[in-house]
Amino acid sequence: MLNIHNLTVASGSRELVKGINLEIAPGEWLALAGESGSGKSLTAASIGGLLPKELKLSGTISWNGSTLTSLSPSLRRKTLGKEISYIFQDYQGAFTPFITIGKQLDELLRAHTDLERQRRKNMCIDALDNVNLPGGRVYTSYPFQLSGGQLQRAAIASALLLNPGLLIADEPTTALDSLTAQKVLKYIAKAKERLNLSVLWITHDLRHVRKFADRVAVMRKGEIVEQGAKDQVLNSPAHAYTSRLLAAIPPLSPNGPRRLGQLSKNSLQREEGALL
Ligand SMILES: Nc1ncnc2c1ncn2[C@@H]1O[C@H](COP(=O)(O)OP(=O)(O)OP(=O)(O)O)[C@@H](O)[C@H]1O
Repeated sequence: MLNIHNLTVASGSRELVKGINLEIAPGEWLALAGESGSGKSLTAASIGGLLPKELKLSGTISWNGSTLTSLSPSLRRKTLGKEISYIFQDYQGAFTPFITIGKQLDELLRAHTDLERQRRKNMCIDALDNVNLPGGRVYTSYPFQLSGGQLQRAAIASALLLNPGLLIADEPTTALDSLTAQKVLKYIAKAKERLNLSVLWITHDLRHVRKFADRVAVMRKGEIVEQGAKDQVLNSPAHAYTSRLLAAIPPLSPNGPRRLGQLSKNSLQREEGALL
């Protein structure tokens, strides 16, 4: 269970994130939406202690009862590596260019487990297979030999290798085409079911939220203006800003602008289905 209580992130006297509260239950997928600059990435970075040094954090963040914000840097790294993992929009940056994917995944297992070599190799190949990559071949491939979508899937395999409890996905599909983006989200959804994973999904694109998220929180200018079950937020937004965000969604079909809140679930599924 992730608990964020009264989180504030400040640059000098300027508050960039303003006393927000969020919870994510085991097996729950929370979409954190909002326009560019609203504070989503700083919130995500705060959880893992990844904020730039010049920014000051206050409030508490706890994971399964242990307060991350009061852990020593070494304990926090240990918790992070095993229990909380990240994937980012910049999947190219997830891997070092001239080291094989297999070696890079293996290094993670070597750092965090005592498993012997062959067992580690089998686990890496299984993890790649689980995101529908040809595990044996990708294990020996260099990052530059994979397409963008394949690399992002390999990044998901890497993020899930140690069976984390929380996956923080910071705009993981922004750099991908719509079809590949859907596939990547489907692999995260599959992992969520398999591992009872909590997912924090940072997105400024509400198009796929109905299909994948359980709950939605909407951020604006450092504050959470609305949060709730996805149907409630998408169908009956309580805040004018959420309505504006929904109205700005680009259409999934070529029939002109549509409001997600006005679409029936079936018609939305038909439109999404056309993309699969
Ligand atoms: N190191 C920093 N120093 C000062 N201000 C910063 C720093 N990092 C981010 N900010 C500011 O904090 C605000 C929130 O940034 P953040 O990256 O969290 O937004 P976001 O909602 O994730 O946006 P995007 O969708 O574009 O990634 C922005 O106004 C940004 O310019």
